[in-house]
Amino acid sequence: MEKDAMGGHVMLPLESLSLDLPNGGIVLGHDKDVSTLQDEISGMRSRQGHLNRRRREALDKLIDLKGSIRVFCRVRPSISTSNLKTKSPVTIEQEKIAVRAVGGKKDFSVDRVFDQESTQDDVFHEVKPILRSALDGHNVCILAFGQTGTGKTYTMEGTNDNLGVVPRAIEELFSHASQDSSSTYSFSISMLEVYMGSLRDLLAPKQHLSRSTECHTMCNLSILATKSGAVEVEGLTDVAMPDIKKANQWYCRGRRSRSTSWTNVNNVSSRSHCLTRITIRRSGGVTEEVSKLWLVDLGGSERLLKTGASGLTMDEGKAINLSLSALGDVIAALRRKKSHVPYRNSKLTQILSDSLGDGSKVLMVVHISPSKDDVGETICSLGFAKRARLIESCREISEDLKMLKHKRLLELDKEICDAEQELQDLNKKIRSAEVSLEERKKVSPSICHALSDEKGSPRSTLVVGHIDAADSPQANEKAKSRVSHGSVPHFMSPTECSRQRHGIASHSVSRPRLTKSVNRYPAELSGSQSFSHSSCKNASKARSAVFSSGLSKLKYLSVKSDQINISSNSIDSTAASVPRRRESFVSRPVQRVPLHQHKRRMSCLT
Ligand SMILES: Nc1ncnc2c1ncn2[C@@H]1O[C@H](COP(=O)(O)OP(=O)(O)OP(=O)(O)O)[C@@H](O)[C@H]1O
Repeated sequence: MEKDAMGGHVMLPLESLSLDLPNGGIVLGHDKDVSTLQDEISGMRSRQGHLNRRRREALDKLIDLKGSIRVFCRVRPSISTSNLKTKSPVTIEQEKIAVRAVGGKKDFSVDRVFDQESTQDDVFHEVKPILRSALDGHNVCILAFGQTGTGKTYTMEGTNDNLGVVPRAIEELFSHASQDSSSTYSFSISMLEVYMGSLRDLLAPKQHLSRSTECHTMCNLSILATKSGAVEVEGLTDVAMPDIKKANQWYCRGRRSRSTSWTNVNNVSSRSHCLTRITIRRSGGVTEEVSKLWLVDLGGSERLLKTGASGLTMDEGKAINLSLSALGDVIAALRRKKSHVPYRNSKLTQILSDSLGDGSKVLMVVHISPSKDDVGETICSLGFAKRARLIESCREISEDLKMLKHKRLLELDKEICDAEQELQDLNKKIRSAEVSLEERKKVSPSICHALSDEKGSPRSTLVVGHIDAADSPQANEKAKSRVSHGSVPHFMSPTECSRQRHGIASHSVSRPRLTKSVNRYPAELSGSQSFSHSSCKNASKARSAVFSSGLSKLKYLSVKSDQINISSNSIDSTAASVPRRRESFVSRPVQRVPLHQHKRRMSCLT
């Protein structure tokens, strides 16, 4: 290697030029000129598209074969020390759960059982494939269902040491987006609470929550549906998640807003359903797909006779049970492929209606307690699960068919793994080739020309400005841009664990959850409104497109400065000009409660 007088350029004999790129893959050889590299990249891109299609088709088949509505059951570990001595009435065999009760043993089947020793990792491992479906453009709904205190919030939110499904899902989305060089993804988040039939925006800017008239509005958001079936909650805050850090900040903020409410209402349980919606926008070339990932922590409730609930507590219990019952009806109708699905019977099912039906993937995790004292509620919860998978459990398939199905599932699984492995390798090669190409383009054409004997003849020397591929601004830019973007139904009652918590809570002077809520809007969480609409190109994406246009009405916040700034000025005019045909659901909420009243009543209880 020698230095010449040409602006400090490094002269390299081309034969010896071989870059050991950190990503492996393409080696910059003397025979690879710009056009060769471009051809190679375009060849690899078309192979990438082919593999992506193959992987998506295999995943769709796999999920269809497993069932687009899947029901898992998770058994919470025994918490009470006295219970450790008594034998649990719940026994588990593979996909079956047996519960010993007074009337005899009852058996239930689910798609997968997580026993008391199961970890958050085990649960997330089973959730992962369905997230891939969301990234592929399907609407996905993951629901945590069960009796109060059985671990719904633990599964969905988790703890700092044991993250739950939602934070892991966020991480997975970003991780996938950074690896997939064939598409560009952008994510946004909304969080809302369904309380007594009213909707509450958990990410609404602070100033909105402090004024009673605004509060009233934020608690009575309307649900809009288009003729094509897309559903939107009008006025619901939708915040851009530019990176994983901001995503987690917004998610934590939503959680804190929720905790405050339900902690004030009741120290023991969440008295509402908490819905987190992640909107995924995926663009590859000229098309854009929009899909929704709903992560729902359903409310648990008490049984009146067991808890002596009255007044507001009883109303809340009724509201939760009624909406859970409506959800059960919807899932059962979908399982039976009925022509009429009763979405309109509750706000919860209205909101989720475009993510529970055709083309969507649903995963319900039913939570149960291992305690003997909760056996009645355990049977109720498993009865709900059974109803959800009614068709499957009624139609027992033969052993031969089971084996065939298992074999096919393994084949599809392998097909997906192979395609993913090849895609990963290909992504690395494409990145390396792109870096090489940029390096080539930087080389001054005149010097190159001077070094060439004549056009087309092999060159013996190449002038390279710098050869550190990892430092290439283009490479960095590319890497950055990849992630740019009557009576209470005896449904459930508190578990022994929650009753213990109640005992502790009622004797406790301090209220840690309430304290947590003070200053719950950190200054760095802020944004200005922005939204751009890209029309979808074909009929199969029409639903996504309508949903996308519906979003233009939303307060779509992006995190940019230290101020939350909402204005309607930046709403894309293209989106505004898209004709929107909407119809409002006419079903009545179980009971409408203005937020100011809701809050006052909550504070009365403190
Ligand atoms: N699998 C588990 N492993 C360890 N601890 C768990 C598990 N499941 C639940 N717990 C613990 O049990 C307690 C109750 O769980 P959690 O609050 O998640 O119940 P829940 O069903 O969400 O209740 P609610 O309906 O009142 O919201 C918590 O202290 C939680 O940490």
